[in-house]
Amino acid sequence: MTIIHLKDVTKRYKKQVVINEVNLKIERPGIWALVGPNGVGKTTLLNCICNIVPISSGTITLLGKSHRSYHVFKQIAFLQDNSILFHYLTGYDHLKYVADSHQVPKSNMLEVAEYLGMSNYLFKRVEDYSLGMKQHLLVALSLINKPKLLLMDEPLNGLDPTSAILIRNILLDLVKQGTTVILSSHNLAEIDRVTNQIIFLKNGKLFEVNRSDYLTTRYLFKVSNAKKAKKVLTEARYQVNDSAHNLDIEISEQDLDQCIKHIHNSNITILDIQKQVSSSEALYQDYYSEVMKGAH
Ligand SMILES: Nc1ncnc2c1ncn2[C@@H]1O[C@H](COP(=O)(O)OP(=O)(O)OP(=O)(O)O)[C@@H](O)[C@H]1O
Repeated sequence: MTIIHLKDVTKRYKKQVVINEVNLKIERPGIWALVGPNGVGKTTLLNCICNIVPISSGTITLLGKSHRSYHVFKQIAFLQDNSILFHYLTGYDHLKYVADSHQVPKSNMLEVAEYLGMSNYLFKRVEDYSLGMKQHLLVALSLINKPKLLLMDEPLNGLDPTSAILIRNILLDLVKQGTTVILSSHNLAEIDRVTNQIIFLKNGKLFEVNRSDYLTTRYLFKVSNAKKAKKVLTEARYQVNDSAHNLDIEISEQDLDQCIKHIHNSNITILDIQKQVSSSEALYQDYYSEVMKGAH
């Protein structure tokens, strides 16, 4: 079953076209990162998918049904920003409300809160929460109904490194259980840790990119004699750049062992090896730099 199907979806605010006749089909569980500069329309797109704001034209199907259907509401969750929280209510009040609306037992709801480390402040009012505590509550709310499709708008906002790792592990576990996650984030390093599947939003259009198609692995070797090592490796048909004691070699992981043997056999000492993988930050620069404008 198609998990998400956007067909010719357009969203206009008065004359401003934010989403322009986009198409997207996601057919297998996984994590997709929605990426783009401030104001490009990420929140708008997520709001449209969840039918929080009406689309201007096109159709959206989630889990085989219209995104307006009640059945869909039961199977998806949307982590929005913390302005949706009620300051005068406690975390518990929020969780109970969502658990009741999904007919989820209280014990499951408390389990989620405990897993997210919320036990100490569950009964405090949200007005006394820090940014990170609010974020934990939003994550807990989005997990209560064990969604098949989870949309998250900036889930890492305000989280300390330990919490970010916790959320990362939760996301990876969810995908193993068959959930599909679409998350918007500006944290490209964190995105690289959870997925290779990126959707860039630019000028109202979506560009799906699988980072693995662009992965180049390079190894930076520090050696006792870079000139000699370069000669040996070039003769063995490796692509090598050298500078002082360093060699910059573009090779796959499988070739690494062979490459090291070549260097050793020439009586050259390897002092250090660093792996460098191309990041989504590099792809981001390609998509949004003025130089590349119109190239995609
Ligand atoms: N309710 C609204 N009415 C009119 N214009 C809006 C409304 N909501 C968003 N916009 C406009 O739509 C555009 C996209 O905004 P949106 O919040 O979706 O961007 P974003 O990519 O999520 O940005 P950010 O990364 O800063 O959160 C902006 O130009 C914004 O001003």
